[in-house]
Amino acid sequence: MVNPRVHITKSPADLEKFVADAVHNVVVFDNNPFPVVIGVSGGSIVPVVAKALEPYAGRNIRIFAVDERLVALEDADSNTGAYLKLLPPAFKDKFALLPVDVTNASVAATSYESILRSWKVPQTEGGLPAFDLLFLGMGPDGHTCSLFPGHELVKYSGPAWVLSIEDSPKPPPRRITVSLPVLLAAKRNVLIATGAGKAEVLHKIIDEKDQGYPTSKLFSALNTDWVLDEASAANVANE
Ligand SMILES: O=C(O)[C@H](O)[C@@H](O)[C@H](O)[C@H](O)COP(=O)(O)O
Repeated sequence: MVNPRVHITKSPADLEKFVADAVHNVVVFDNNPFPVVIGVSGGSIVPVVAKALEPYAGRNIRIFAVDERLVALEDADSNTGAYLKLLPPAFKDKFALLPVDVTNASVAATSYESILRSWKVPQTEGGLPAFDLLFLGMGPDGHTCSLFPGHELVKYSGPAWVLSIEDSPKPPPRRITVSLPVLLAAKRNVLIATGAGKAEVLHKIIDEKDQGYPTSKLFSALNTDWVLDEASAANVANE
């Protein structure tokens, strides 16, 4: 049986529509008095996610980079900066902005987390934030956010929402990232993995149920949609 959480898009327009619908559904059908809180990752998903967010400048939304590099906002490596370059100026007030002093990763993680807490994001019984929607990417090694295979951060199960990392194998090395339990606590994750470089890892996770990758747990969880393209789905039987 085809897994209903695996979506093999047929074209870039098809993928854009999936992402746009995900944002639309959470923004338009939300009737809470609180802001809709959306988490975003960096990498190749930035343009498609920015395009999906763009129509909602007038809405009560807040956006949090669930994986951020410890660089200034103007730096080409800043994920938040990459989104802001593509979005209208009104979005600057919607993003959590890293503290100006970005030299200490663990201080940055604590103060970035305090921004999310100040938004009064709903929490699970276990005290983790329940993001309305998270957009995640995935590397060919099965990492997501800055949760890399074999790294101790993948095993973290404590109360902190945002963790610091000084030795990311993907440059730049100094970053902050939400924890895996935070990803599992989100109301919905949309994990976008495109391109032939991700075909093998997707086959392992989806078909072989390989538990060895940071993203494997998201496959077993019911809160994640896997959005592929034909190149990344080339080895996926999805049966
Ligand atoms: O800031 C980052 O580096 C990301 O949050 C990271 O987790 C990214 O999403 C994956 O590495 C996939 O990146 P690509 O889509 O560019 O392959």
